[in-house]
Amino acid sequence: MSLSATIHHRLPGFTLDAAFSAGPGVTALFGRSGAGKTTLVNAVAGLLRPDQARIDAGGAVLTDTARGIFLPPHQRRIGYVFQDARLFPHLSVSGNLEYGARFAPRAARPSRARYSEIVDMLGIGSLLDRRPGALSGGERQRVALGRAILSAPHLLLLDEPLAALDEARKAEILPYLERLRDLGLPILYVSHSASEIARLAGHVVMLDGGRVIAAGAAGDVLSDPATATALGQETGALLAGEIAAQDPDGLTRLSTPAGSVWVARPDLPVGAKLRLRILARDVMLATAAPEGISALNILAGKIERIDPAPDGSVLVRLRLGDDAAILSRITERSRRALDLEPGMPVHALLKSVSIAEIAPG
Ligand SMILES: Nc1ncnc2c1ncn2[C@@H]1O[C@H](COP(=O)(O)OP(=O)(O)OP(=O)(O)O)[C@@H](O)[C@H]1O
Repeated sequence: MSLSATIHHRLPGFTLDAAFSAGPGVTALFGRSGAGKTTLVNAVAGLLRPDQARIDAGGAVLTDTARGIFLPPHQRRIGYVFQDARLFPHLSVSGNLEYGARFAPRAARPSRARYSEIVDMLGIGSLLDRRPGALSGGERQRVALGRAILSAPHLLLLDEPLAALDEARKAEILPYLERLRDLGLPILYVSHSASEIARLAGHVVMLDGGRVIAAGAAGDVLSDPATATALGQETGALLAGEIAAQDPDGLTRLSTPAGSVWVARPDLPVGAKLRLRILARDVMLATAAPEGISALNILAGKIERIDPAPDGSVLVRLRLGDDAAILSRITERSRRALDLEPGMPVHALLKSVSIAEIAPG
C-alpha cells in the first residue's frame, strides 16, 4: 500500500504546491508553523477540496480534479488522529472503539480477536468502561489511535498526535506509535519535533512555504542543509549502527558505515540495531587527526559541501564512507581559519551522540 499525491491549492495569502509519496511505515511531514502541513493532510483526508490534485492510495483514486473525482472522507479508508483526541464524550472507550469499527467496510470489519489484539497493543483494556473525560491525555490519544485503526484504514494520518501532551505522556505513548508503525500501514505523521521524527520516521517530507523542499529517506533529509532553517538547533544527522561489542570499561562499541562509535552502554545485546542522532552543533572539525584529546568518537571523512546557515554560522556536510553523511555547524571564522573547502579530508569530533531509536527485533 502506498500513497501518492500531487496537490495545488490556493488560499488567500498562501499557496500549497506539493507532490510526494509515502510507502509502508512512517513518513513524517515536517515544516515550520504555517508551512502547509495541515492543509496538505486535510486534502489527503478529503476534508479540503483542492483546486487541482491527484491523490491515489493503494491503487484507488481518492481525488482527481481533472476527472472530477472526489471521494468523500468516509469512503477513503483513512484513519485520522488529531492533536486533541476528539473522542465522543458521551460514549465509553469501548463505544468509541466500536464506532471506529463501524466505519470499516463489511469485508474488512475487525473480528473480536482483532479488536482484542488492538486493545492489548495500545494497553487500553482496563479503560474500556470509562468515558473520555476520565482519561489522561495520553490515554485519550491511545484510544483515538485504536478507533482509527479499527476502521481498517489503508492509511493513517496523525496530525501532531503528541503536541498536546507533556514530556512524560509523550514518552508513554511513543512505544505505542512504534508498534503501530511496525504494523506496516502507511502512516503520514505531522510533527514539529525533530527527535520524534528521528525516532519514528523512515521517510521525511520537508515542507516550507507550501512547497516540498526535501523528501526521501530520513537520514538523507535530516542531513540535507536545505532543512536547516526548519530544524534550527535541532539540525543533525542520523547514523545507523549495530552493537559490535561491550567493552569491559562500560562502553559499547557500535559499528556504523562511518566506522566505530562508542556510546554509554545501552542495555542491549551484541547485534542489536540502533539509530544514532548526531546534532550538527555537537560536531567539531579538525584538518589533521587530533591527538591528546578526550573525545572518544573521531570519524574521518571528506567535506561534501558547505552552506551558510540561517544564524550566520556555516553547515558543513561530511561524507563518511559510502553510506553515511553528517553535518557540522561551525562559525564562518573557523571555516576561514581552517580554509575548509569541498573535497577536503577532515576529522569529525563528536561531542555527543544520542540513541534516537532502537530498531525492532
Ligand atoms: N481556511 C484558510 N483560509 C486562509 N488561509 C488559511 C486557511 N487555512 C490555513 N491557511 C493558511 O495557510 C497556511 C498553511 O497553514 P497550515 O495550517 O496548513 O500550516 P501548518 O504547517 O499545518 O502549520 P502549524 O504547524 O502551525 O499547524 C498558513 O499561512 C495559514 O494561515
